[in-house]
Amino acid sequence: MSDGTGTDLRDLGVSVAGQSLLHHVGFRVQPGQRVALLGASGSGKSLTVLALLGLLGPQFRVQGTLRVDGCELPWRQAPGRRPGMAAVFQDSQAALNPVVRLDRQLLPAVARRRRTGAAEAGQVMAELLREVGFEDPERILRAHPSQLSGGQRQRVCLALAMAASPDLLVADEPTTALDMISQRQVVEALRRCTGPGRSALLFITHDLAVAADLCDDVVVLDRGRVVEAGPMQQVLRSPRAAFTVALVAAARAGLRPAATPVGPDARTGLESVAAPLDAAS
Ligand SMILES: Nc1ncnc2c1ncn2[C@@H]1O[C@H](COP(=O)(O)OP(=O)(O)OP(=O)(O)O)[C@@H](O)[C@H]1O
Repeated sequence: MSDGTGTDLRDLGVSVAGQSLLHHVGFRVQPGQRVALLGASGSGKSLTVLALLGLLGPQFRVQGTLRVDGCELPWRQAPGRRPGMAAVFQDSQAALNPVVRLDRQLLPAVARRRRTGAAEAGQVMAELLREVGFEDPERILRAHPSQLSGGQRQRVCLALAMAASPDLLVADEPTTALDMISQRQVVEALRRCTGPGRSALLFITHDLAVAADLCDDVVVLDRGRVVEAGPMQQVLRSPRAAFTVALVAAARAGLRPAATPVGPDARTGLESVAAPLDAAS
């Protein structure tokens, strides 16, 4: 599809103090598409995300263009002001005030985003919390963030991000700090909140197995450059760049032994995470 809709990043170059960190990075996220941005530590994932969200500091020199639905956006914008974009980050602890009840910190934000009164904001948030997998949203809303697990906090952050009804959800390593079961729940929540007819997803990770489980397309970064991009199954089946070849081999090697049953929950998670890699064999 080339109708100009969605998020279109072209030729992104980022440098600081004369040192080039990103080189001609470009990709497109269509409405409702789930795209993984994959790369090792230091490959440039965070800089790319900050540029997309308009949050790079003034010390960075930025080149290239970013268009959303055909409209060019500036490289810097106040936090949370990117039209049509919302984000969740790895550190859900930092995103929430640990000592303030969730209803007291979330509902005013939801009321602002949805331009509604308090009662309606409560209903909207309860519905969103159900969508990200909480069966008892009222109890969650009465809790303090410090009473929740990291995975639960991450799903609360996701529900809050979805309150903005974003066209594009940017999820920056949201599962990295989580155990396997919590990771699985966050991935399922992301799957429910995004996809055709819903928000598009840019899922940033260094974990190919998780990316393969969730995303239809992948963009691989290595040392500040896009080294591979395309449909996930095609890239898994026949990776071209040396870096991607190594990544696919490592993911397969890492997952097969771990898929040995060690308990009902762990087995379920591992099998389904391994499945997209196996399917592409
Ligand atoms: N403020 C800065 N000054 C100088 N170099 C920087 C700065 N911020 C990032 N870099 C460099 O840019 C490169 C890309 O960093 P970036 O944080 O985007 O990587 P990443 O892929 O997100 O890594 P990780 O997975 O570890 O978060 C790295 O080599 C990093 O050292």
